[in-house]
Amino acid sequence: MSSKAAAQPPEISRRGLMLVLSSPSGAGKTSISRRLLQEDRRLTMSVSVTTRAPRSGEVDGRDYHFIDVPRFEEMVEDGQLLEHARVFGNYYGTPRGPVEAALAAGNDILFDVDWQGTQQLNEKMPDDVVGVFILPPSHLELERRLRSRAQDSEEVVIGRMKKAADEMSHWPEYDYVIVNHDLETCVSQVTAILWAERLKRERQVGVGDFVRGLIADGPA
Ligand SMILES: Nc1ncnc2c1ncn2[C@@H]1O[C@H](COP(=O)(O)OP(=O)(O)OP(=O)(O)O)[C@@H](O)[C@H]1O
Ligand SMILES: Nc1nc2c(ncn2[C@@H]2O[C@H](COP(=O)(O)O)[C@@H](O)[C@H]2O)c(=O)[nH]1
Repeated sequence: MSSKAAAQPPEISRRGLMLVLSSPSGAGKTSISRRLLQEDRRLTMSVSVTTRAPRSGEVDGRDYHFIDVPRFEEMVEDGQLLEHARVFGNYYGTPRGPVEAALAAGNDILFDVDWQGTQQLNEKMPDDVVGVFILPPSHLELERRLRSRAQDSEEVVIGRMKKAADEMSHWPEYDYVIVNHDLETCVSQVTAILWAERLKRERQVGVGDFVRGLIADGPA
């Protein structure tokens, strides 16, 4: 065997996980998600449907599937959404098909959903969900970030700030809590969580076979 082949890590089959990020609006979920997706090829984003209008620069199918209310209601009726909620006056939901396909393929999926969505995902797939709650460093900084994004009207920013306390009151429902003070640090911390959760014994469904092989290969 060449030394290159010997250096390959063993493939141990694994069940995918659902990494769920929630926070008050503007604390940094989208920024963190983009970085995680750039750095980790086994992570895919769950692209939600929403009835909200696209922000400038948002791309249909990448950031969201932008749909109208009748289509949203049809998807709910048909059971096409794994979870759904009304947030800031608009409807949002997670399409079921891509999530089930990714999990079956042993891939991990990243979700940017509010506390209502997290509760529903936890009820349906409690063993697969890893919940991470992102807090802003301060109320003032949250407001500064919402404004500096410069993509929402003053009315929308005020509405989102009013709901921040309500969203933050759900932090005890999550497995991990991180303060997004510095984006780099925060991305490293979420990455550490992702790896620790991937390596959990119960998710490494192929580890039994791997160990049996190791034992069989050893001296009698
Ligand atoms: N650690 C950070 N330091 C400074 N600015 C940050 C940090 N993290 C994110 N931001 C900025 O804050 C703004 C809001 O971030 P982002 O859009 O990622 O928040 P969000 O939680 O996804 O919001 P929403 O729930 O409304 O979608 C953006 O302009 C982003 O660049
Ligand atoms: N329950 C769900 N919440 C979702 C989903 N997609 C996004 N969201 C949450 O909505 C707010 C606002 O998002 P924005 O893009 O309009 O700023 C934010 O808290 C998201 O986490 C979803 O599919 N289900």
